[in-house]
Amino acid sequence: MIATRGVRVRIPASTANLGPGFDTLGMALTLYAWIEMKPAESTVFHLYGDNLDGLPKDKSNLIYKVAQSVFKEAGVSVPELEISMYSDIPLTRGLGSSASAIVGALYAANLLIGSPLDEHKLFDMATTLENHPDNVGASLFGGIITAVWDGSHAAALRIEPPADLEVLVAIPDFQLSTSKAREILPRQVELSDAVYNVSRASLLTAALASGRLDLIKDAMRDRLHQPYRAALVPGMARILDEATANGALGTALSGAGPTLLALVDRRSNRREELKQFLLKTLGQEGITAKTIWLKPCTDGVTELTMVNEISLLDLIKGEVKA
Ligand SMILES: Nc1ncnc2c1ncn2[C@@H]1O[C@H](COP(=O)(O)OP(=O)(O)OP(=O)(O)O)[C@@H](O)[C@H]1O
Ligand SMILES: N[C@@H](CCO)C(=O)O
Repeated sequence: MIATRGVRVRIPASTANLGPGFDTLGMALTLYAWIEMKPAESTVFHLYGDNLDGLPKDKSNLIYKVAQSVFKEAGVSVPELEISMYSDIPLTRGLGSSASAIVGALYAANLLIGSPLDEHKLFDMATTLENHPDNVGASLFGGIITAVWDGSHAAALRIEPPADLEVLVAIPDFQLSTSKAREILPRQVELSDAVYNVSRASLLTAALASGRLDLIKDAMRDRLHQPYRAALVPGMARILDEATANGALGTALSGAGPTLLALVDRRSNRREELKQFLLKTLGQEGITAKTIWLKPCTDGVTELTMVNEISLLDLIKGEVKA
């Protein structure tokens, strides 16, 4: 049955490629986007906030297209939609904006028609659209995700994030699309580099699963993508080398960049020092950046109650975002 009053969902941002986990390890973050979807007489979009500037407001929008793929899969027709969205997730910065849009659209569209598709189907559809399972897995299931993808089927295990883990992101003031950051990668890698990453990805996964924050420093290194992408983010190489000496448990390029992410022990008294180190190092390369303290988000995409006639915009204006 179609929910004529519409549905509203909240989707967490995500970091992909956590450390050595290129295309496989992801983590949901406490930074969100909200999508509301209703059947309508003709399709209309309300995109709120600076982070959605420039996105199409017609049927070419990703959210609309993804919703239609759900209806097609379920054999239901809902051709016209009223879609509202607000997002705190910056576009094209490595914090999973496209994955959050895809997961939010899949989840909302499925709810709208009574949830005929299960979460495994939604995960496969999301990964087909995004091409890698780590961002979408994190936004769908929350927590830390270790995921694999064979081209048609995705499988994932969710790990509960360690309670003392905090995340500092430094978001440079320029965009870097995943496609551009992927073009720069080699088609083949040395066996020694593959071993370097497999061993560290295994150690990082086990360390996170058992709360061993002390092992993150050795585990959180990569030779599959970061060395090649360093040229696209000036200051990144130094941050990856020196952040642990400045208060981080480990650092990585978040997703395809340009955001840099540091894992931090929330009990650390060096948090301000680390933040200043990131800003100063990027600043020395002429890059302005914004830092945000985040936590791993334990919830994946979540349905929110539609409160009477309170619109998404009313919620945002009232800063009642949960
Ligand atoms: N709400 C949205 N509506 C429509 N399109 C969107 C939306 N959010 C993201 N996109 C599309 O996704 C693109 C960004 O995807 P891209 O993979 O390059 O970066 P990202 O997802 O922010 O970062 P990463 O994948 O590295 O974590 C945008 O340029 C836009 O085309
Ligand atoms: N695993 C992807 C993340 C961005 O979606 C990449 O690094 O290209």
